[in-house]
Amino acid sequence: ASQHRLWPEIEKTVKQQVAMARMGIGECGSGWQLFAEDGEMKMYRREEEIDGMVVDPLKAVHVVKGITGHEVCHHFFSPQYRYDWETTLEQMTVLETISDDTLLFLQTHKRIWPASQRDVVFWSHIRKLPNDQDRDGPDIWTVVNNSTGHPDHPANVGKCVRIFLTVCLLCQTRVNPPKDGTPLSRENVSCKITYCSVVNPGGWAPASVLRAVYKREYPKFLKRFTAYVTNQTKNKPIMF
Ligand SMILES: O=S(=O)(CCO)c1ccc(-c2ccc(C3CCCC3)c([C@@H]3C[C@@H]3c3ccccn3)c2)cc1
Repeated sequence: ASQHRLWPEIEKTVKQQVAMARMGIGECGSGWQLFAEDGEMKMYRREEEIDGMVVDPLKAVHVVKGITGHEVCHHFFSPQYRYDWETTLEQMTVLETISDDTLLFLQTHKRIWPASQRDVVFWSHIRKLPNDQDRDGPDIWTVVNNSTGHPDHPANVGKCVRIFLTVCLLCQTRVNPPKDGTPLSRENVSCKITYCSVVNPGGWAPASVLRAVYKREYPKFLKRFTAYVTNQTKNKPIMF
């Protein structure tokens, strides 16, 4: 994969996005507002517009018991699960398998009235990172999705408006070993999830409509996705 044309961009974007995801909300600059909270899940957004289009950056933090960072990233990255958890997905195509840890996707998302239908072309890269805080702690896993062009799928040719996005899912596994030396089980693991996303809707859509969509869809997405991973892994050996 290191010789692929996208490799330099992937390296740079992954490093940038991981650094941002690891910063706490306080360090991430001002202007973050908590807009949704549900148990351990907290969702923040910043109100930002580019040429009058809403591109509100989103940062969500969540802690889920019983699953690991590798399991969360594996189910987010792998195409075979996506229709099960991505409710706004209409069509997903793997345009290119760049390597076993890097795929190129074309996705069309369901039309959200009154906005016109959207599509997106993005590369997706999964990576294990050394846990530099705690040397013998479990590794950190991440998936970064970033829009890119594709010669066979130019933007805004068909009925769909092309959106642009950068997404980073960063997962840190926590292990609390059982006192009595019994073997590790799912009660002893949890995962701290940080999900960052910036979605540029491409063409114009009313700010009020987009903000309502984000407010509704993002909490739903993260809750549904993490519940899906919990269900998929509950009777399986732990994947560290
Ligand atoms: O994390 S991913 O890479 C997972 C792979 O699928 C990803 C996340 C979100 C999107 C996305 C694409 C379009 C739209 C809108 C914009 C104008 C009209 C449609 C939305 C709106 C925000 C709502 C939304 C939020 C969260 C989840 C799904 N829907 C989101 C795409 C990919």
